[in-house]
Amino acid sequence: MSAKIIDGKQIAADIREELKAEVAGLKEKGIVPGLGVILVGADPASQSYVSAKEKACENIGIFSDDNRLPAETSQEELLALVERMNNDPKINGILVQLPLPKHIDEAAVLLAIDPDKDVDGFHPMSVGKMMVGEEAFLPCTPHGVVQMLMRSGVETSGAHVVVVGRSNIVGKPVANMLLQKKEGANATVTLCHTRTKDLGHHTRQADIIIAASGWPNTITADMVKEGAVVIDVGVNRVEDASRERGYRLVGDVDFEAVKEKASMITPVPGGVGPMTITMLLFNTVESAKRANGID
Ligand SMILES: Nc1nc2c(c(=O)[nH]1)N[C@@H](CN(C=O)c1ccc(C(=O)N[C@@H](CCC(=O)O)C(=O)O)cc1)CN2
Repeated sequence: MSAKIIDGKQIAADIREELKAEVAGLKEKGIVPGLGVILVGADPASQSYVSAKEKACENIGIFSDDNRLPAETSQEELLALVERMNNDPKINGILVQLPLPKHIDEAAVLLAIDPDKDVDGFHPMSVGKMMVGEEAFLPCTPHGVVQMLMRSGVETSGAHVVVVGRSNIVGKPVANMLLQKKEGANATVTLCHTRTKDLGHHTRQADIIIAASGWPNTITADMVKEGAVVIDVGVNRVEDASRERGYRLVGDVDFEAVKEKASMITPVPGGVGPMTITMLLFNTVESAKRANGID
C-alpha cells in the first residue's frame, strides 16, 4: 500500500496561523518581534530562502531588517553588523544565511551572535544547551522534523530512528533532539554517515529514517523496512530540460519506490523545507517573548 504523505506545507501553515495569533497578542502589549537578516553574496538558492523568510515574517507580523551585502564583504564588516544587531533592542533574532563566502570564518560569525538572539540555534552555547536538555533555541530544520513527527502522530518513544548524515545543521542536532528524555523524543538513535559500512543494514532496522545525506537516491526501497516512516531532508537540484528553470528538486530518498514500502513519507518539495522557515518564525517569536519576560 502506498504511504501516507506527510504534508509539510500544511503543517507549516498550521503553525504559522498559531504564530500569527501569538504575534497579534504581543502587538496588543506593544511588542513587535524583530528579525535581523543578513545575506552575504548572491547565491541564487540563498537569495530565494532569505526572500521567503522575509515574506513569511511579513505575513505573520514580524518586523525584518534586511541586509544584503556584496560577496566581497570583509569578516570585520560582517562582525560589525552582527554586533550592531546584538545591541539593537528592536531585533530579537539574528539570521546569518549560510553558506558564507569562503573568505569568511563561519564559526567566528556564529560565535559573535548573542546567544539570546540565536534564532538559528547554531551558536555553540545553544548547541551545548540542547545537548544537555536545557532550554535553548533549537535549530530550525531538525526542530521542524520533530514537529512534523509529533503533529503526524508518529510515536518516537522507544522507536529506532536511523539518521543518515552528520552535518551540524541537520544530522547531529536531529539525532540529539530525538534521544532527549522528553515528549516527542525518547528514541533509540543510530547516526550513520559516509563512512558507515553497509548503510542498508542499519536503515532496514529503522522504524523511522531521517535522510539528510545531501545526495539523491541515498535511500532506496531495498533499504527500508515495510511500514517505516521516512523523513527526507534533502533538497537537491537535478538537471531537467523539460522544466522552465532547467532543473527539478529531489530529496535524498527514491520517493516513488520508497513510498510503496513506507507507512508515511515526506515529499520534496513540500515536506521538511517549509518547516525550516516556520521554525525560524517560531524561534523569533519565542525570543521576543523571553526578552519581554513572557513565558
Ligand atoms: N542560516 C541558515 N542557513 C541555512 C539554513 C538554516 O536553517 N539557517 N538551512 C538551509 C537552507 N534553508 C534555509 O535557510 C532552506 C532550505 C529549503 C527550504 C524550502 O522551503 N525548500 C522547499 C523548496 C524550495 C524551492 O523551490 O527551491 C521545499 O523543500 O519544499 C527552505 C529553507 C541552508 N542554509
